[in-house]
Amino acid sequence: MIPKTLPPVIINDTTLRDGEQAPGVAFSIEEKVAIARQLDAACVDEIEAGVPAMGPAEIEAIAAVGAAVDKAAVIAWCRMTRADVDAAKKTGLERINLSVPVSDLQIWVKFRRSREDVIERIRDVVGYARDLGLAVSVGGEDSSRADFDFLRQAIAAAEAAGAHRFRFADTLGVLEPFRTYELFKALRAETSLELEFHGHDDLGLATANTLAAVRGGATHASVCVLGLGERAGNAALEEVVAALSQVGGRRTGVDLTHLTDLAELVALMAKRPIPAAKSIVGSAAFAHESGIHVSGLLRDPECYEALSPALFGRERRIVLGKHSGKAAISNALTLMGVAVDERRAEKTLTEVRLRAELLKRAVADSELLEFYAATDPHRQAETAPAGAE
Ligand SMILES: CC(=O)SCCNC(=O)CCNC(=O)[C@H](O)C(C)(C)COP(=O)(O)OP(=O)(O)OC[C@H]1O[C@@H](n2cnc3c(N)ncnc32)[C@H](O)[C@@H]1OP(=O)(O)O
Ligand SMILES: O=C(O)CCC(=O)C(=O)O
Repeated sequence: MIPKTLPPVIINDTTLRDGEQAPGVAFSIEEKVAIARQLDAACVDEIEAGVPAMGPAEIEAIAAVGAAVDKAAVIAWCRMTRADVDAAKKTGLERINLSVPVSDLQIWVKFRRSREDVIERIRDVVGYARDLGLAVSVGGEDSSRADFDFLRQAIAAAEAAGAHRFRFADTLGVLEPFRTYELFKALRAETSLELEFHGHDDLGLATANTLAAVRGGATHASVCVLGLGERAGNAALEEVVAALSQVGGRRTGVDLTHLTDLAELVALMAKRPIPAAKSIVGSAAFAHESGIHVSGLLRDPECYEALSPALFGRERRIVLGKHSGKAAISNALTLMGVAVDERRAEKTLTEVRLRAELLKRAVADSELLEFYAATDPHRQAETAPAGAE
């Protein structure tokens, strides 16, 4: 049971910004709008739609996203510069994320400046955007490699300048969940700002880190459909919202039954096919082949199914292959209206296994029927060569 006292975690989807930064991925305006509409239909709370500083075409696309969605808040991503704020203003949106590096390494490499300069930029640019009537979240790029005391100062400066949120970015995916939890516990004690976690998946820990950040006090989670994004990508929307509600003890507003359609749309438009085993949305995520599993499942689905496919608008599939057992064969035949003879089913199983191994794929129902028919003693007698017993 999820405690009613805890507020839902707000989901900020950045498929259209960080997701599109994935190498080789580029969405047209129409594609951005189509993805945004599906995110909105899935009740995702916030959509980070793009980077206005990229120029007029991107500004037009962000504005089109803003006009296309009904419920979600649409946000433009900016660097911490007045010029980027001016570009964002042209989108007509009312909300922006102003990003600034906060690790010493990035501050020096990108700006050749000091920490004081970053604080001054935050004061100046956040103040400028607020004066233009924009709601501002401040993104701390490379927060996970920043000096913690400086991070606190940057957050305090953001709050003082009128920001409503600080986004902690694990830009290079170097955190692990225990450290993430500790960091967010400490930050939560420091500030009353909304706290968002943006995690990259370089070590495959982005979803785990997002759950840990929420446990530590993050109010917002930044995610991308299918974990699309720079390099190894970001925390995946479908994983984060499913894990929060199923094992993280927290609600989100996202409708889980929309996740698979959403993933299929983004996969198509990003030209990034969904791996079969991708959690929640992959074609194999609710498919079972092994005989021991299928035999248990057929007695009680809970035996081998902790997540009901129905939660996600999906259906369980039982697949016939090299690891099938008799129960799976009998079940498939029975479902096709065949009165199953046990000895014939056993012979059929041998053929199913051979076919799966030979062709390295699942065996179709039509093939199963053929194999079973071939074990019919009457048919065998008819087809036996003359003189055979
Ligand atoms: C970790 C992240 O995901 S950050 C977001 C990354 N997203 C993108 O880069 C979006 C796509 N980017 C672009 O289209 C281009 O890089 C633009 C339009 C933003 C800028 O293009 P250009 O003017 O040609 O600059 P270029 O890309 O070569 O370099 C980036 C500039 O931004 C500066 N910069 C980088 N981060 C920030 C920041 N947070 N705040 C202010 N300035 C920044 C760099 O120092 C560099 O400035 P310089 O040209 O004065 O040295
Ligand atoms: O500062 C931000 O808004 C986050 C930028 C980003 O995508 C990252 O740091 O990985």
